[in-house]
Amino acid sequence: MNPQLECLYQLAQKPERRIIGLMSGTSLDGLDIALCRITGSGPATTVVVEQFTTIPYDDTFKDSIRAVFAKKQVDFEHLTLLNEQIGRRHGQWVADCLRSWSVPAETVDLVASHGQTVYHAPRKQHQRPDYPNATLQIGDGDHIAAETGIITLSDFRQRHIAHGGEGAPLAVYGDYFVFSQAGENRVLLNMGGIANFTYLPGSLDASVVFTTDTGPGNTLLDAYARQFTGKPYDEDGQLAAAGTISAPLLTALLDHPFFGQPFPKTTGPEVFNTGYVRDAQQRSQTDGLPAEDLLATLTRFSAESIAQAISKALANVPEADRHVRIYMSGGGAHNPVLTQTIEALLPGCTFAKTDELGIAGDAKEAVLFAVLANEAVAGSGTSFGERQGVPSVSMGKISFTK
Ligand SMILES: Nc1ncnc2c1ncn2[C@@H]1O[C@H](COP(=O)(O)OP(=O)(O)OP(=O)(O)O)[C@@H](O)[C@H]1O
Ligand SMILES: CC(=O)N[C@H]1[C@@H]2OC[C@@H](O2)[C@@H](O)[C@@H]1O[C@H](C)C(=O)O
Repeated sequence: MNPQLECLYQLAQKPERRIIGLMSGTSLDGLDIALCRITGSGPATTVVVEQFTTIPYDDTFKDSIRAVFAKKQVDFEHLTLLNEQIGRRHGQWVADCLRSWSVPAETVDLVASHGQTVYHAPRKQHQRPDYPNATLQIGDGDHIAAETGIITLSDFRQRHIAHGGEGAPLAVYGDYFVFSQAGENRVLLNMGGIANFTYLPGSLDASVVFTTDTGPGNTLLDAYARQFTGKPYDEDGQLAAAGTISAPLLTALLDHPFFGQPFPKTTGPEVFNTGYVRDAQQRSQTDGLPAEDLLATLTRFSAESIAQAISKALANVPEADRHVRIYMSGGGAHNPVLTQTIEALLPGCTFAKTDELGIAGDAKEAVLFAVLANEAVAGSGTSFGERQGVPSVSMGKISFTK
């Protein structure tokens, strides 16, 4: 038998595993690395984050990814090279981190790598009847396993699609296993480049658990902050706070079929990008708004689409379960203009950050991929019923170290 199969068999039976989760999201800000100690599996999963860091991407690397990111036409050679380069760099950064944390690679059971999404195309978006839902993440896991000497799971989204999902959001699985709490209805709201949420009933009934993307989180804010100030984002929402919301532009921005589609649904910067904003400006005759007003309007757009999606989703759950506490995470949770607007738009809900639940909001997605890998090797298959968007499958492909 391949000794690495034996190794997987052994680690699947351990009461506790040490797993590194890696996340590089749609914001292209860097690689999140979370070293986790995970006990149990399924609803009995507990996680302790031993170390967390973000390795920022330098401008050259960002531009190199942007050349293929969410673009219909790309240089295919560049895409092919990037698949290997991202895998290798991510692997090297993990190895560097382990050295700086004085954690020997042999003490880590698995790496769980999300990779870099370069294109996301659910059927509702591409509208080509002969093609299924589709998504593409690059940064091959074989390089990570080779660079780190640790068995690596990667490419998590394809099995979700193969079983009828759109390949996202995947956070729902880990959210349910790690953050469910009997007696408290919870919404776990993550605001990265794109925003999404998970509804967790206080009844703990897995067949009621629900997830969807809501639309843009920070992606448009970042694009215009970069254009106007040269900085990567609108720090603490300062530009937005100084501006006035343009009502006609806001109406035009909210006028997209995505917002009327039934749940669950997913999207990405393929739809919500600067071209989308320019088009909305033309339709609403609001070209040439000052930077502050544009940022104020775009921040309100993100907040309003998030709040509307949560309200609509809650309208579908039994009345007794509609009172929720919303736990915010992702970079958008650091933007007070965004968070305060969402709070004002959802007066029936209470609010907190996931940090209150023991996992820092910036680390959450990386941690949740570690939980998915834990489930793939040690889970016994929790059933989420027939609920759309949450197929009852394990996820992740295995890369051996040699
Ligand atoms: N102090 C801050 N003020 C305003 N925005 C901030 C602040 N800190 C972080 N952000 C925002 O958070 C973003 C990074 O968020 P995050 O790392 O959660 O995104 P991501 O994981 O790439 O996205 P996704 O979840 O869509 O894949 C930054 O690009 C920025 O927009
Ligand atoms: C295809 C893809 O990479 N989607 C991301 C993106 O970023 C946020 C949102 O859109 C979410 O659906 C997903 O990531 C998180 C980690 C998820 O799958 O839960």
